[in-house]
This record gives sequence, structure tokens and C-alpha cells, in this order.
Amino acid sequence: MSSSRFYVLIPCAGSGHRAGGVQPKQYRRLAGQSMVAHTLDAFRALAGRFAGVAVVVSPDDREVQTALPRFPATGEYLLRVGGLTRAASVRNGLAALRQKGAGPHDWVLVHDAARCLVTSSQIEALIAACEHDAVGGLLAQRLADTLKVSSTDSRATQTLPRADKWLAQTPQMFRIGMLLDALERVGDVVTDEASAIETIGLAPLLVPGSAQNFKVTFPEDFALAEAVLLGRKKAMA
Ligand SMILES: Nc1ccn([C@@H]2O[C@H](COP(=O)(O)OP(=O)(O)OP(=O)(O)O)[C@@H](O)[C@H]2O)c(=O)n1
Ligand SMILES: C[C@](O)(CO)[C@H](O)COP(=O)(O)O
Repeated sequence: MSSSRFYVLIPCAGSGHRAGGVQPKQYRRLAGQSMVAHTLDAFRALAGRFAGVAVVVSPDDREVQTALPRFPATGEYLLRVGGLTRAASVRNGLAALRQKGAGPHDWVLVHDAARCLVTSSQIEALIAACEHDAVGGLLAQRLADTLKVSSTDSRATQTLPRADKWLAQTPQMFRIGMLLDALERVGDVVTDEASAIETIGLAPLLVPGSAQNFKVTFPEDFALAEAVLLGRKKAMA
């Protein structure tokens, strides 16, 4: 198995409903370029590592070419196979990667286009932790706050123990064949790849990520993401 290759799949076919705005959030410009361009840069910085980097967009997408002007470069794929759910976009993207020559034992790192603050060192940490694991795993974050259960009227009714709780992030890294099988079996109900793997009785490895690797989801998240990106630019200047 040591000759397995590594692929990257970036689901980029969402509408960004919760973020509001006139365009899908992954195409909003932050700190000089689109969110998905920042996301792609983190993987391009490790280009030698990957046999292929694919971005999954909707079949009728008209914005990706502007958002990613020099894409696809060699070893990169634009896959116009996005579906109605994230799970469908990932499933279709994996099937397309298989058609482009990716093998069932090759690894895939699935990463949200909307998680534009991921760093190359976080990606490398995930690979190092998972590449010899039988299952694979994901970046995840321990909870920093007290965890409440609410009744329907938004009143706290219970406080849960949190030592065993994690927030799932991406990238999530699994064998392409295993992940595609699991996603085909489970359908569109899962919100991440690890959930699909759990449904086939396996336990993905939780690899500590960073609070900065948050998913831009709500309108207020754009300003925070841009501040972090600008701070990093300044630190490198
Ligand atoms: N049908 C979909 C839905 C989501 N995504 C992608 O999955 C990632 C994470 O999803 P999320 O934050 O839920 O994005 P949206 O579905 O766009 O957001 P919302 O639910 O607010 O509409 C994003 O990069 C998004 O583009 C996708 O490729 N295909
Ligand atoms: C995959 C994910 O980013 C893990 O946290 C997340 O589940 C996707 O977003 P959604 O809002 O659950 O669709």
C-alpha cells in the first residue's frame, strides 16, 4: 500500500445560503482573491505531494473561471459534476476521479472550498497522522466552551460532558474506494465523509486541527476570515 497516491477533492458547488449575498460564498473575494483561490493555494503549496487536485462545481457554474484564473494547471481538474448536497458533490467528484485514473487504494483529501484558512502545515499533519492508518481520519477541534442542549424555545435544558466531543473540520482523508462505497451506501444524509465511514462500522482518526480552520458559513465570518488572511500576509511581508 506504500505506493498509494494522494488526491485532493474540493467541493465547491454550494450556494452559500446561510452566508447571504449575491454570489456563492466560495467566490467572494477576501484579501485580494476569491475564497476558493486561497483554499487552492494551501494545496498548491504542497503540489509535489498530490497526483491530482480537483475542484467540483455545479454543471451550470459561470463564476469559477473568474474566481480561479489560472485553473486548471497541470495535474488539476475542473469537475462540473456538483450535486444538490455536499455528499452528492463529493460522491460525483470521486467517481470522476476514478475515471481519470485514481485507484481504489489511493487516498483522497476532501476539503471544503469554504474553509479557506487551512494551512499547508495542517494538511501535512493530517497526512502524516493518517497515511499508515487502516481507516483514515480528519482534522477536528476539541470544544472550548460548555455544551448545552436546548428545548425548542431556545432555553438550556441540559449541559453535556464535552471531553469526548469534537468539531469536525476538513480535510478528511480516506481511501477513495472505501469512501465512494460508503457514500453510495449511505446516500445524501451525511454532512461529512467521516460520517459515511462511521456507518460502515469504522472509526476515523481525529487529528487536532486549529480554530482558525473554520468554515465561512454566516455573514459575520467573512470579516474574521479576511482579518486572519491579511494578518498572515503581513507576517510574511
Ligand atoms: N451541493 C453542495 C453543497 C455544498 N458544497 C460545498 O461544500 C462545502 C461546505 O458546505 P457548506 O458550508 O454547507 O456550504 P453551502 O452548502 O454552500 O452553504 P449553505 O448550507 O449555507 O447553503 C462548501 O465548500 C460548498 O461549496 C458542494 O460542493 N455541493
Ligand atoms: C464537512 C464539514 O465542513 C465538517 O464540519 C461540514 O459538515 C459541512 O457543512 P454543513 O453545514 O454540515 O453542510
